[in-house]
Amino acid sequence: MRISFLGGGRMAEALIGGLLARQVASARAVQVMDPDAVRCRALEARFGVAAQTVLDDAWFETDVIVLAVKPQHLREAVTPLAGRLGRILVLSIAAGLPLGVIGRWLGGHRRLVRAMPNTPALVGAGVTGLYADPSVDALGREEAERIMAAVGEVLWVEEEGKIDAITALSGSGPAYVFAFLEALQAAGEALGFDAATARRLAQATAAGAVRLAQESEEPLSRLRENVTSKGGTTEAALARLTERGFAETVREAVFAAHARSQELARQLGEAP
Ligand SMILES: NC(=O)C1=CN([C@@H]2O[C@H](COP(=O)(O)OP(=O)(O)OC[C@H]3O[C@@H](n4cnc5c(N)ncnc54)[C@H](OP(=O)(O)O)[C@@H]3O)[C@@H](O)[C@H]2O)C=CC1
Ligand SMILES: O=C(O)[C@@H]1CCC=N1
Repeated sequence: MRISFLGGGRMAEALIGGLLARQVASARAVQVMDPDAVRCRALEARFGVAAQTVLDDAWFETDVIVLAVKPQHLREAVTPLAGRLGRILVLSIAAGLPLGVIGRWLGGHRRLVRAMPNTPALVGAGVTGLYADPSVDALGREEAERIMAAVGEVLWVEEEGKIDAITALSGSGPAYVFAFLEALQAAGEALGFDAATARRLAQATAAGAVRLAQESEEPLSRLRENVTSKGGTTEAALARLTERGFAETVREAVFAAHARSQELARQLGEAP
């Protein structure tokens, strides 16, 4: 599969790394366009792919174009693509931008898939939600899935609005987990550990708890109860979290991300 990336930032780098490691594409079959020449040289040196600061005809000799620029830059970035796409599959990872809007910017192109990955893709442990325009055929869906599966799990949804929900849950989700880990580390430091030890304890705890949850068929509530001895330490901690509205705060945070994803296109002056 030949794959061209529009934008060579963090997510493009994660995807290229996964595609090459899993041999979904060879370095010769991957091209990047990014206006930053330093970035281009860095991608060439790291992966052996071709990276350039301009769009030339060779860049369009591809099966898939991945849109990997910030939503705020996407319109300007994709306008030069309009009318040059033919049967190319366009895979957008931009947050909050519906396919209807991107298709309009691309001059009515319909061979479009929207994906929402997350940064654990950098270590091959991402999870990506995918939605295809109904006109995309099985081959197009398979190409999109092979690209995203190179950096982790994939989940198809049949309703585009669900991509905003995935953005709020797993797209932004790593930041919630890091915020929790930061807080746990800070608490560890307040209890007298140095930063490195507190971080190590916090991370090992999170990694172990997630692995236990993945390998268990018990509901999460049961796993929590298994830690919580009656009259013990965990009960004291959880009582404080409940008193401070932990679950409600997480829910409100996820809903705020969801609302933001839904309003991004409107803010750019685009109705879905
Ligand atoms: N970060 C995350 O956790 C996630 C991000 N996403 C989505 O992925 C997309 C990329 O995000 P991320 O990789 O984090 O962003 P980055 O800013 O790291 O990468 C975007 C790259 O695109 C370049 N760029 C800007 N304008 C153009 C243009 N006209 N043509 C080509 N390239 C251009 C930027 O250059 P310069 O820096 O010089 O502007 C930059 O190198 C976003 O749409 C985001 O919503 C999706 C899921 C998770
Ligand atoms: O914060 C953002 O808008 C992007 C999308 C999901 C994660 N980062």
